[in-house]
Amino acid sequence: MEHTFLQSVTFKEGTLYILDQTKLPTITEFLEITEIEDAWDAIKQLKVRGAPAIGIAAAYGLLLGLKNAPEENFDSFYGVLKENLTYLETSRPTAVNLFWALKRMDERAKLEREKPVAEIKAALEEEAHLIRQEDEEVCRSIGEHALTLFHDGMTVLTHCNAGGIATAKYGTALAPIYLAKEKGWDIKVYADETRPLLQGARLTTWELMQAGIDVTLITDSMAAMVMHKGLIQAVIVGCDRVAANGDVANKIGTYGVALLAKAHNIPFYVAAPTPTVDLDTKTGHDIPIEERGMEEITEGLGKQTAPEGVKVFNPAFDVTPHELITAIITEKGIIKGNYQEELPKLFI
Ligand SMILES: CSC[C@H]1O[C@H](OP(=O)(O)O)[C@H](O)[C@@H]1O
Repeated sequence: MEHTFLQSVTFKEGTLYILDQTKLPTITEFLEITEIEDAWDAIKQLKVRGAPAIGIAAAYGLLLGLKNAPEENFDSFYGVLKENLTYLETSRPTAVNLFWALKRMDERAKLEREKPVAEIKAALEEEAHLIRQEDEEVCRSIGEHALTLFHDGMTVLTHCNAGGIATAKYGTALAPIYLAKEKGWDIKVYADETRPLLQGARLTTWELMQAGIDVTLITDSMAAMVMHKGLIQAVIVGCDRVAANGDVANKIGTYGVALLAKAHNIPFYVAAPTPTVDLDTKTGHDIPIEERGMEEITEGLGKQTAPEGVKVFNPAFDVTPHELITAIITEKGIIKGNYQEELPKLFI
């Protein structure tokens, strides 16, 4: 039986509803957002997070910025649209889905430019809903392809949260776990806590427990030991941007997990929706890595955990070189190496 997923981002009658992921796992609360500034803040503060969910939220957030846009002619309307696009693009720099979704909204507006502005606004709402619906289908397809690499009774390790609440539904890295349960398989999960914001401890464990899936929480520093003990048969993670050569940006700590997997001869899989593949970014060196505030590290556990004035480096992502990636699992199939040549075929 299919699990009933909580939808982290929805839009209805001019209101953007966002599951506030900063309150999980103890409080399940939805924000009712009617202003683009609040949509921007929700993305910036990771109230909505996860590359696909960020793209969906940005598309809906754009609608909020357009509700009072002038309707006399296309050019004046489009000027306001571009201002709002640029504003939303400043919320977070790494997940390419944000830019992909906003570009798609921009292109839809231009496609409809001959219509009355009121109809263009309706078309843009339709496009945002399409982005969300398509993501749901993409994630399920990623799960189906990933299942061909998994088997009943295995244990996988994941880092951060690439689950249902990071997407429209199912997740990317967690999609095969949910589909495995639908098939009656027993796949166990080890979830890295994922410091500093604890997406693994707070979100992945919460999601999987809600679905009745066997999940074990470990600290990031325990990943090596559980692999060494032979407890892990595969690693699967999500991603925020895949460069043209197959280098992958994902939550900070992913690179270390990939190195550990290599050292223990454990396959390392990246679940990647096509919109997360960015052929315009040539290698991982070209991916902008978001740096966030020091308080996420020095106060993130609810108390001061470092001396006042300590220097802090807080990159929210790192880059895993393509050489460490066993396969990139997309909704269109599984790519096992040769990424420079194979990734462009996703767009044919
Ligand atoms: C399904 S994409 C999830 C991806 O996004 C996360 O980053 P953040 O929590 O900062 O939005 C993380 O990198 C996950 O792998």
